[in-house]
Amino acid sequence: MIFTKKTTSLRLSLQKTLSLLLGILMVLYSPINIFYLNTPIIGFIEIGISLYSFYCFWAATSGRVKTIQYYTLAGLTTFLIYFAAYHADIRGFSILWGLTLPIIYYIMFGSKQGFYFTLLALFPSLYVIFYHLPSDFFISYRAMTNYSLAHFFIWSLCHLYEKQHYQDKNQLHKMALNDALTGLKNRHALEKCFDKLEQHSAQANVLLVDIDFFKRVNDQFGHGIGDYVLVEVAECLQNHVDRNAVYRLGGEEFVIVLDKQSYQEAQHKAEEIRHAIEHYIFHNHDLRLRLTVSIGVACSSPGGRMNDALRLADTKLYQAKNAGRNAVYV
Ligand SMILES: Nc1nc2c(ncn2[C@@H]2O[C@H](COP(=O)(O)OP(=O)(O)OP(=O)(O)O)[C@@H](O)[C@H]2O)c(=O)[nH]1
Repeated sequence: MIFTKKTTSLRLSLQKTLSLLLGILMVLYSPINIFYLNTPIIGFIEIGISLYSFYCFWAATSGRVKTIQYYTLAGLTTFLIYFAAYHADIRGFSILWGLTLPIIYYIMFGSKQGFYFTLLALFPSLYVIFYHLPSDFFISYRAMTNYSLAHFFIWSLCHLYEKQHYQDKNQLHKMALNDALTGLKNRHALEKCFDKLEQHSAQANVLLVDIDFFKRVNDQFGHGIGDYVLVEVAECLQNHVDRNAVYRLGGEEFVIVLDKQSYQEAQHKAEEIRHAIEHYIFHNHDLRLRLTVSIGVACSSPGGRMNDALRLADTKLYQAKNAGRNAVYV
């Protein structure tokens, strides 16, 4: 039986957490601006943005968030930072909040858009520092240099982290969907394939291929030879059908999903594979080995569940095994 588990990606959970953090931060800041610093406009903008942040958080929690909402939130936050840097008392040096923007952009949008947004965000900061800082307090070119360097430093860290995360994610994705021994796609990949077929209400034939008496191979010749046989069988299956149609379900069981062939063609394919393996000589050093496979074939009903077809193929395979093996049952 195959179960499908839905997982939340790291990006989604970071976006959600960031929305919550922004909301809390703005809620904390707004009374300070309204009552203490006497900058009510900034305080009210913060209240507005905090409400919007909490709304994004709620939408993300209930799975209804849209990307446009994160663009809006990042845009509003950027606006607030520069608005405050320009209008609030410069001695508070709120422009420093500009340094958080690369992190916000990278978390929200990933490395590509994060890169461009971060590049753009540097210019308003430098503008504020250059035109707005009193020259008797600050050496503007040094303030700008320091700010730029800090901005680039944070930018580089975000970029490196994001790139590394992207590579790790791809690697993990590959590992999660492939069988390490044979290189075939695995059970998780099969689940995805089934999901896709069901989404398109497509019909498909399922061939469940099982090596006969495989345990004896392991027992007589060792697991190394057993592994070698599995790799050879996988290769053999891939030579007879589209390479991407073959999956290793586990152990010595393989699944072939044929969605373009008719049921009759799938039966012929199964017979062709059974025949090919029966006559294949597994050749390893001095060892010459011949094996057979049993195959159960089933077709999904229109709009039906692929797991039902797999279960039916399993029943047919069981019948083929009971009937003496080296057989195709449909
Ligand atoms: N070498 C190797 N053996 C494995 C692997 N995965 C499962 N096996 C072995 O595959 C064997 C499967 O044995 P059984 O389920 O009894 O099936 P069988 O001997 O093929 O018998 P029938 O299917 O009834 O013809 C067990 O001995 C497992 O240890 C693997 O990755 N490598």
